[in-house]
Amino acid sequence: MGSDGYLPLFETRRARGRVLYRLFVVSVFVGICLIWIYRVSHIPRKGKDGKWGWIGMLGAEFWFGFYWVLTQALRWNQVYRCTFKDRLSQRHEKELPKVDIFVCTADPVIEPPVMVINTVLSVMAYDYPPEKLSVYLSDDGGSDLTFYALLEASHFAKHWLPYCKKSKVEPRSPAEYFNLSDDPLDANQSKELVFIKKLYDEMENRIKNAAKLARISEELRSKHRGFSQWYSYSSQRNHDTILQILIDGRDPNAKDKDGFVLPTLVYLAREKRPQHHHNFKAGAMNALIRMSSEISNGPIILNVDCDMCSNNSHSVRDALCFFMDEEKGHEIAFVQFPQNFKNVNRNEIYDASLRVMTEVEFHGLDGCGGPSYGGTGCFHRRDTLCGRKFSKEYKTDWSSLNGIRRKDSVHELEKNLKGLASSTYDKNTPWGKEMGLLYGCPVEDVITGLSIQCRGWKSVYFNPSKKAFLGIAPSTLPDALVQHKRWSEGGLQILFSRYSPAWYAQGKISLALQMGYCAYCLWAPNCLATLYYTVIPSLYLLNGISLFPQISSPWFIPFAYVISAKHICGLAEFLWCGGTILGWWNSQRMWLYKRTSSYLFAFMDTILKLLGFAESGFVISTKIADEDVSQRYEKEIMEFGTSTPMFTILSTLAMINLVCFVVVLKEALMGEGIIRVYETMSLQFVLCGILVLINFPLYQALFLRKDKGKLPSSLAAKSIVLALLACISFTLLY
Ligand SMILES: O=c1ccn([C@@H]2O[C@H](COP(=O)(O)OP(=O)(O)O[C@H]3O[C@H](CO)[C@@H](O)[C@H](O)[C@H]3O)[C@@H](O)[C@H]2O)c(=O)[nH]1
Ligand SMILES: [Mn+2]
Repeated sequence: MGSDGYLPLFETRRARGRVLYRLFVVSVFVGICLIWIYRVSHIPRKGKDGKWGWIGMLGAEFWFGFYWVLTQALRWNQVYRCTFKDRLSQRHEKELPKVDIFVCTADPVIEPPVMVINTVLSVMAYDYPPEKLSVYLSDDGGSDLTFYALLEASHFAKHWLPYCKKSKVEPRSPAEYFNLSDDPLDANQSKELVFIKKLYDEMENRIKNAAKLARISEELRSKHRGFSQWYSYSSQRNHDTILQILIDGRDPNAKDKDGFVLPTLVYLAREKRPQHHHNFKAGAMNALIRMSSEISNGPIILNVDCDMCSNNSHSVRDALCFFMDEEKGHEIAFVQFPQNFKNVNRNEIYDASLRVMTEVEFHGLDGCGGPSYGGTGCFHRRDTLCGRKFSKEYKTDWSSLNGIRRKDSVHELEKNLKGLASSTYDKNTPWGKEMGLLYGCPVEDVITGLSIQCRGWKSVYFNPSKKAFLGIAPSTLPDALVQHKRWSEGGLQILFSRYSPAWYAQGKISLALQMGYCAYCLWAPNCLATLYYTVIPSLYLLNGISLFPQISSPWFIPFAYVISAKHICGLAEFLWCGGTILGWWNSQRMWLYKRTSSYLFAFMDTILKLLGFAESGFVISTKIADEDVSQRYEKEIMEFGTSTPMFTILSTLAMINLVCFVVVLKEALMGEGIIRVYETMSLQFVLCGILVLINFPLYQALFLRKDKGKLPSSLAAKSIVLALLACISFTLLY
């Protein structure tokens, strides 16, 4: 209970077992220090004995230790939140604020319109007064197909929303619901279900047919004035602003089939011109912020990606429990829900569920000031998103915030507001610098959240057991690696940006939160130490030079302890988050692949950018897959498919380790070698062996598989040549 017998709208609990965990952390840290001491005090004198290799190991282990310390900030003080929605309705039902929901889409091919409108429908159907909800779809693809789908959705909503209300439907994305619904129903209910499902299927067919034709027929065009706006359209990168208010909340005729009000629904494709930078999702969001401020001006903004449909119709109320709490609500700038996915399979070959991040690390961030903004599933205050600084005096009077009511007709409104989404609007304005989402960073979300926290605000991480949002995770290896390249590149750019968590945030956010952000921003540089550790010890092994203490030496103990403690703890954490043992093993492989490819390219690109040689891009993640690709995904077979520079690196690394392992194993089995290997180089041998083991799917893709997802044989040849070159030249050098 809060002070004065006041019942808070939310509660915060600390995780249990913290003391034990902290003791464990201290013991590992002691082990790490011993490793460092060993390295420094045992540097070989001569180059022939592996002096330079040794110094490199010192560097890599120093980095790993330092990075591990940073990641402890994400675990040191985890907190959990719970909300009291009944208290919210009792006290505030009448003064619930308007909520504006932004959905972003950018490409009708890799983000199919049917998926997009399912997301839109799921958020339109929130359990919330519809006159206070407005849904905005930003279409950076400027696609009349997406517009057509949204138009269909606006009709379907008239049936879907009352049906959701009456039958207490969950989840409220129609596709998901029909997928899951096999509950027995009474005759009346099932009749309604059959009817609504038929409506949905017909709509889906019409949209899919239009997509197949890749154009909207004249007949459809003539049915809505909105299509006329495409006459000036020349390409995705070159068109006027297209703004359509499909459902106008002010219109007394905008009712569903049971006569209830519908939420406002708006389509926006901001103006694009080839000569102006459009700043990707950040630009789209800022156009939406401006546009919505003139249409509904809700004080709370929810942002979701087009694949992230709502899975829980009460999430808006959950979020409001934080903002409207009389005691602590005024400090909170945004409430972030976790990113969960509907398509991850049991053992997650691409580690795409972000399990440890959502179940552990974000709770840790929440314990030291609040999570970062994750780009989707996040509720913001409009004010803070627009740059407001925190002050103790700032209290929101919710009852006065009913938003605006304009008098213009829909036509006038559409015409008058277009300028707000023009391609030059934010030139020489604070937009993208101090206002709205920040520009120039591939992870606009993280840097924007950080800048808000640096202005004195807190944020909240809310991870209810019933998932609030479900999206689509990458389902091929190239997709997963490219996504991680964008993320790690963005992170590193933040480190060097104006808002660097290492410098700028000093004194503005807690030290632990600074460390937490740094752990994320330093994803990319991990590539260096990891590359070193996966290549050099194996090459030295091949040459019979030991880089680790002998098994009989007392210095062996800290190595054995740190390595096993770290991995056992990691495995326990993974299982505790609901993963499987095989899933953990797969996540270790992905850890290796991300670090040696995505992070490496991100690292190089960031350096090039700092030197002014390259520009930021945004590769949109694919949200669909071919039939045979999905089949392999279901069977948990890794999908490679093409030969990219990333795969050249991965294959070469795998081949180097295979060569070293096989040669050493052969030597060991043939002569007395086995004792030598066991005594002096067991750790090195184990390391090389594990690398071979973990690369098993890659060898399969190179040599054994026949399907389309395998690696091309040219790559097999190339990687063998490169690996042999590396091994031979290293041996000759010694
Ligand atoms: O020019 C663009 C590019 C992308 N998007 C949208 O941005 C969202 C995220 O793109 P996606 O390709 O799905 O990237 P993810 O890596 O899955 O997204 C995560 O990471 C991004 C930052 O890298 C954040 O913007 C996202 O919110 C976050 O979910 C999608 O809805 C896109 O339609 C745009 O609106 N305009
Ligand atoms: Mn996505």
